[in-house]
Amino acid sequence: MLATSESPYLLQVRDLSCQRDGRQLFAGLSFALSAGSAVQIGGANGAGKTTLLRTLIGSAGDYSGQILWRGRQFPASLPQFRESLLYIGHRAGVRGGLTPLENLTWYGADREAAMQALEQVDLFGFEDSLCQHLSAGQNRRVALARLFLTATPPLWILDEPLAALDVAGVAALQGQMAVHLSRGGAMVFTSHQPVALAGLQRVELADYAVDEFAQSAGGEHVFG
Ligand SMILES: Nc1ncnc2c1ncn2[C@@H]1O[C@H](COP(=O)(O)OP(=O)(O)OP(=O)(O)O)[C@@H](O)[C@H]1O
Repeated sequence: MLATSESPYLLQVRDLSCQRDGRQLFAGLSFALSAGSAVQIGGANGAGKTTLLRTLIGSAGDYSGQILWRGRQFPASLPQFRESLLYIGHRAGVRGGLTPLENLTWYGADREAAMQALEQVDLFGFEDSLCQHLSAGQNRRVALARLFLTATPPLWILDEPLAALDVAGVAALQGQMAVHLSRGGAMVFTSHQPVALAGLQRVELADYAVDEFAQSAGGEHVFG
């Protein structure tokens, strides 16, 4: 069981509003993640999906509302939260001057586990090529190979993990997401495409969009 006895939830978001450069992106967002569950964040380009994920990992501070890890509010719980987090951002976070194998071992994987993970993402034979000589989709696979290592942290936060993957890559990743949830893991991810996973909640940021006209009019609902 991953959650503490104090809280049935790993991650809770309560009445969250996020701003960027003084502009409110969304407001009133709430959801809760227990062990074995996932949230898919949807929304148009620029709606604030990446900003939301960066807020959840404690890298963007311009928000109001509450974020709780195992029942304890940020920022007090951030150190424990980060120990439990695997975050893969929009940019792959792959070092081009290293090989896929070196990238994975840099994250602490041993050689055998790294080779197995690279095989899972269909990069067998490319393990010793420099990542700067691989395609965008192959680099995405190098980043995602971390999800196929034997032991991963309980919370995955993934920004557009399915982007740039081909059909087989999407199927393999969805399979691994299901394995993670079945092991009691939890996950927040963004995606523009439908994902079939048991226990998946969907959050559409358009449902929490802020009326910009009302904002510029000082927050009043002028049309009543
Ligand atoms: N580098 C930046 N500097 C300043 N403002 C930014 C920057 N990147 C994004 N923004 C602002 O923040 C808003 C939210 O951007 P964010 O990247 O969170 O959206 P998104 O929903 O993830 O978009 P996409 O689907 O295009 O990746 C944008 O509408 C933009 O106004």
